[in-house]
Amino acid sequence: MTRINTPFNAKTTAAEILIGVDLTGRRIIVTGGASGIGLETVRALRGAGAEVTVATRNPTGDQRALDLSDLGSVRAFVAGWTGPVHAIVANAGIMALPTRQVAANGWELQLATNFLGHFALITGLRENLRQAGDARVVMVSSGAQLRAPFDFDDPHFEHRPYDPWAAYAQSKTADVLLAVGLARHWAADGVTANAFEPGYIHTNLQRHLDDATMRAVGAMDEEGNLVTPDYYKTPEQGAATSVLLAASPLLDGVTGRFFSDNQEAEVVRGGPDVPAGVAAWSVDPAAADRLWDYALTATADH
Ligand SMILES: NC(=O)c1ccc[n+]([C@@H]2O[C@H](COP(=O)([O-])OP(=O)(O)OC[C@H]3O[C@@H](n4cnc5c(N)ncnc54)[C@H](O)[C@@H]3O)[C@@H](O)[C@H]2O)c1
Repeated sequence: MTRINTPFNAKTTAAEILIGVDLTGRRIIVTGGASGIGLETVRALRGAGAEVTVATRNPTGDQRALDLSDLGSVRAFVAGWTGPVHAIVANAGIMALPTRQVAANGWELQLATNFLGHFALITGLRENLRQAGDARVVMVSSGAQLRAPFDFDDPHFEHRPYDPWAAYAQSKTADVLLAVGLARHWAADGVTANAFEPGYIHTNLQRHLDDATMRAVGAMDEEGNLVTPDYYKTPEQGAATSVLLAASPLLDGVTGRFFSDNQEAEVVRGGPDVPAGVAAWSVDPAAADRLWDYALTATADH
């Protein structure tokens, strides 16, 4: 398979990705589109003419209600949707909750929000995606997918000690595996699916991190001041790959791939010491199929 290259780099903004691209008539859903990277994704897509639905927990104005950790809320969103969907950007997420929290149905909250809720949303809208003819799914993953494979034996931390980063990491691995699974299962519907990691961006996502962790990720100095190292991105830059995968003609027909800094990433072995790339466990077709079956059963049962 040839690696996809684009003319863009790590600091390209979402608006720059779409220069010369006309998205008039394209209906796009962005989850968690009211803040951070999602907000800039929405702005850029609307700037290019797309009809964008912002799906968020606490809607205001023309936003739509969607709590991804609540399957009832996901089903209500799906039931309220009519007509085609040209792209879903699965952007909403929570990170590194300090203690184990669970959704109303008992699911570990990061897995529920970052992965299982998105799985239910995307599979619920299958017919609407099919209607579009050339729909795209974008899974917003993270460099954290390098830190842990999906734990099929104990996805909800019921039998092992809870670890905030292991929980976040496996949910972000699951997001990549979902893109691989969609590429494998829905190609005949014309649906393509890809995943990416946005890099480091100061957003609300870091609100659960203590000072030691903020220092470890390079976001705080010894005096406790927020800092922005050169490798950090602005939210406009962080949203660039989201927009590239959701709407750029450069990605026509591309599916089942993982991107970083607006280029296709290299497949590497996973591990906490591995700085970049996509972990082999995140794009493993057998794991993708196993996760697909797991998620179908899990979301059907609740
Ligand atoms: N900021 C970074 O450095 C970084 C790095 C890697 C990956 N990411 C990923 O980027 C995505 C966007 O995060 P961000 O950095 O813009 O942070 P953010 O906190 O600004 O955005 C996350 C959004 O998700 C929404 N959300 C959370 N729980 C939800 C639920 N149950 N239902 C519906 N919406 C819910 C939040 O309300 C918020 O709007 C996340 O998936 C995150 O994991 C971010």
